[in-house]
Amino acid sequence: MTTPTRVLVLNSGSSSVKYQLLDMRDDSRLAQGLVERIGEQSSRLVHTPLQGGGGARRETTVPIADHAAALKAVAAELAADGLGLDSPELAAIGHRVVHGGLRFTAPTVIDDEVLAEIERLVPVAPLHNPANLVGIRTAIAMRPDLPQVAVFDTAFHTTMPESAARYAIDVETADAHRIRRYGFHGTSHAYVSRETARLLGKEPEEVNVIVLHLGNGASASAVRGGRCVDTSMGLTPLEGLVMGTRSGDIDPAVTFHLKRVAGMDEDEVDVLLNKKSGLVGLCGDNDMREIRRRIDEGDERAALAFDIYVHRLKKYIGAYYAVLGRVDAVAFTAGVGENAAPVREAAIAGLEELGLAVDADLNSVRSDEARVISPVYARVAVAVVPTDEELEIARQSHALVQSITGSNE
Ligand SMILES: Nc1ncnc2c1ncn2[C@@H]1O[C@H](COP(=O)(O)OP(=O)(O)O)[C@@H](O)[C@H]1O
Ligand SMILES: CC(=O)OP(=O)(O)O
Ligand SMILES: [Mg+2]
Repeated sequence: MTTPTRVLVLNSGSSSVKYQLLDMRDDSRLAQGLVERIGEQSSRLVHTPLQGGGGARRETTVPIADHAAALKAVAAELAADGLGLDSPELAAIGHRVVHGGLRFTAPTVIDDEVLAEIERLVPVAPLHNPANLVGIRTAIAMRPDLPQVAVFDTAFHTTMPESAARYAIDVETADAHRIRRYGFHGTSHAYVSRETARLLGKEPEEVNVIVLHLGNGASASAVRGGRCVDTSMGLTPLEGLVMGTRSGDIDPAVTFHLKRVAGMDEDEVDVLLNKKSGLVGLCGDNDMREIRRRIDEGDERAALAFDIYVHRLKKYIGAYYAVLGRVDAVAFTAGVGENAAPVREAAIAGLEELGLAVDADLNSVRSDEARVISPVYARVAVAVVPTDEELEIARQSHALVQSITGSNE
């Protein structure tokens, strides 16, 4: 019997599931897709078959009630291409899990005990871990015989020194409740920092990189010689940069004020800061494309939201420059980082004294390839480096399964 070489990757977000099926012999993609707006009347499933030159992209808009239903719809799409979950060629299913706490520092084969620990961490990743768990449980029900691997967003950040990971609060209280900075998007920060080194023709150990992962959730990290030394998200994915719907950094006393003076309860404050803040709270839109369109039409609220977003980003670039001491590259990634040239331009503007600059022509190029956008004279490279969390999850899941089965293929 031939050794199975395929890995299905599931990235279950709060209201979406992204998936990819890969063949690990050459990292090629056989299919990929996305289910959006889960729980709404008009959920959308986009499925793209990619094997043998690829087929036409299929798009369906139907109500999909929850993540379990989403996964069943994904399985049906894959089966229609002869790539169903019953395939003997599947070696593993890899799952993105956002919070791994202190315990999970590496990819892990999921069993009941691992599931229980991911469940225990729900209060510190309320938007993410519940969706991850449904994805895992549904996949186990479909293929109980397959290794199901969890790849944690927090894992890459476990190298942070205590000086960066600890909050300056009472140590006993912090330790009793495991309150510390964990950081997220680690799979992306790991992948992008390595790809940035490659773009510069260097080994990861040789370079210091500031990675700016700007998606709906957004985070920055300082990576020294391939190891994370600081990152902007904390106990939960709420700290740090201004995001699509999350506030990022805020004086914690704002929460006392909201309760004592504005009369909100705990859950209302949680919803305000996680879902009604960030860009959406500032101007009503969380999509950077829409915000740019409004700015072009002279909308002042959209312009202010953009300025607040960029101001925070610039502060983190400066902070991580200081943390690293020497910086070889600043890498922009994820939906906003890869696509929004005005964000890149504004975030780097005025930092010439730090050796940072953006070339307007290079910055305006649209491409799926990693590329340098700084002028040749600049001391520090500024780059756009597309992330690929799914490929990284597939590689890590496959490597773990191989190490367990002792297979060499
Ligand atoms: N062409 C574009 N121009 C500007 N912003 C874009 C563009 N495409 C996507 N985005 C931004 O990227 C965001 C989604 O990023 P993504 O990394 O896919 O997020 P997530 O993985 O958190 O869902 C959108 O909300 C939007 O703000
Ligand atoms: C951790 C996190 O914020 O993830 P996402 O960007 O997918 O919401
Ligand atoms: Mg993302």
